[in-house]
Parts: sequence; structure tokens; C-alpha cells
Amino acid sequence: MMATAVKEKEVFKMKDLNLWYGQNHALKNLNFSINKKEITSIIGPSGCGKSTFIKTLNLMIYSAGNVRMSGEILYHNKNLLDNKIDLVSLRKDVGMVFQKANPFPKSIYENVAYGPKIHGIKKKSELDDIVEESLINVALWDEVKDRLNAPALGLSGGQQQRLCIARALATKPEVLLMDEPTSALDPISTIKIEELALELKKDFTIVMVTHNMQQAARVSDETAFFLMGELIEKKDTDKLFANPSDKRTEDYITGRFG
Ligand SMILES: Nc1ncnc2c1ncn2[C@@H]1O[C@H](COP(=O)(O)OP(=O)(O)OP(=O)(O)O)[C@@H](O)[C@H]1O
Repeated sequence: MMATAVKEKEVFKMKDLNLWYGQNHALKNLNFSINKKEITSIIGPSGCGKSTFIKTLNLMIYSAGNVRMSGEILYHNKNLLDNKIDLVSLRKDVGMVFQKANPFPKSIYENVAYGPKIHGIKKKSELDDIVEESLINVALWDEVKDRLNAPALGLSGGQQQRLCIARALATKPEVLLMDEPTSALDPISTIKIEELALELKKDFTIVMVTHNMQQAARVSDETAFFLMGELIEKKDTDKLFANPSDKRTEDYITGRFG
């Protein structure tokens, strides 16, 4: 018998998820879901567990070492905390981009072709198509199509971040995790990434950690407010900002702390 039913529109469902770094109880009894083809923002003050949480969704959290978890993280009907999970295939389905763009010190082309090559695609024409499609998807193709063999590190910060998103998209994931994807970018590059996220949610499910409440308000369908490892509330972004249910959410979004 299946322990938990997952609704069709739910991509992830957390059930009593707890996480400890050694003795530090960093995530406490999380129970909520992430919906398909929506943008879900995770907000909250520094140290509340945003990055920890987002890294549980593709189990990158294991690389922190000294981590213990209990409960369930259902990805569709699979519990990621079962030890049978194939990490390579999980990370193909659940891609991630980070605060600081981190292209490989290789060409623009090689950055995007890297994932598909690892997953066994060898044919040049097929790789070419994936590279083109991924770069079109992040609105970078026109800017780089004449210099695909140039070093990725020669791009601007905003372009590098879009390249990293293209790299994540090249393996055709279902979910894109974004951990403060714009905090190192100027306002114009930030808006471009936000517009891109809105475009991408037609095809992908996006989970985004952000320090920037205006950003959460601008782009996300749902917003989750974390405080000291707990989920205080999660609901439609408009409702959370206009009409928070919890005093602590209200204090945070009105700038009274954090
Ligand atoms: N690798 C680690 N080892 C031990 N403790 C950690 C580790 N990473 C994070 N923590 C602790 O877990 C808690 C949550 O940290 P986390 O980085 O998830 O918060 P955050 O909300 O993303 O913060 P910020 O907004 O500052 O990035 C903090 O108490 C932090 O010190």
C-alpha cells in the first residue's frame, strides 16, 4: 500500500521533513507541496533554512556531510529519502542554479553540451540542436551564436547566469531549483532572469530562494515563509503579501525584522 497519495499537480510533497546538521535542527517538521509549472519562492531571514531546504530537493544536501533527515520528500510518488534513489537521474530531472554563476572554464558550447554528453548523447548534430535550443530558451542565443567556442568566463555576470540556466535545461529537467539566482546581478540582469523564469514556468516547475521580497512578489505563484527552520506559512503570493495569516510573516514582510 502506498503511504501517501500525491496529487497530480504536486511535484514535491514534504511530509514531516526534519533535517539536522550534527546537533543543529535546521529544518523542522515541514509539511507542504510544490505545484507543477508554478514558481514557488522560499523567503525568510538569514539562517532560516532556505538554502538547506532547496538543496534537499535534489539531495545536493548530502554533500554538506554530517546531515541527517527524517520524514519524506516525495518527488511524484518516490520518496527521495529511500536509499534506492539514483542521484544521477534525480539531478537530470531536478536541475539547479546557484547564487553565483559558476560556468565551467570551457567554451560556451561545452558548458551546455556537458550534461547531455554525460547522459550519453554523442552525435554532434544532436548536441548542436540541444545547445541551440537551450540557449534560445534562456534568450542568450542571439548574443552568443557567433562565438560558441569562446570561453564562457568571458561573458558578463548576467550572461553567465543565463548560461548556467541553459546548462541546467540542457538535460531536459522537470524542475529547476534557483538558489538566490540574482543576488550577484545588477538590476537589468535581474529583471532578465525574472522574465526568463516567468517564461520557463510554461514548461518547468521552478523553486526559487530569494532574499528579495519584491522579487518573490513579482514572479512567484506561491510563496513560503520560513523562520528558524519552520514553515510559518505558504500560500498564493498575492495573499501572503496582502493578507498574511501569521503575525511573524507580517512582521517580516513589513520589514520589522530580518
Ligand atoms: N554545511 C553546514 N553545516 C552545518 N550547519 C549548516 C550548514 N549549512 C547551513 N547550516 C546551518 O543551518 C541553518 C540554516 O542555514 P541555511 O544556509 O539553510 O539558511 P538560509 O536561510 O539559506 O540563510 P541565508 O539567507 O543566509 O543564505 C543555519 O543555522 C546554518 O548555520
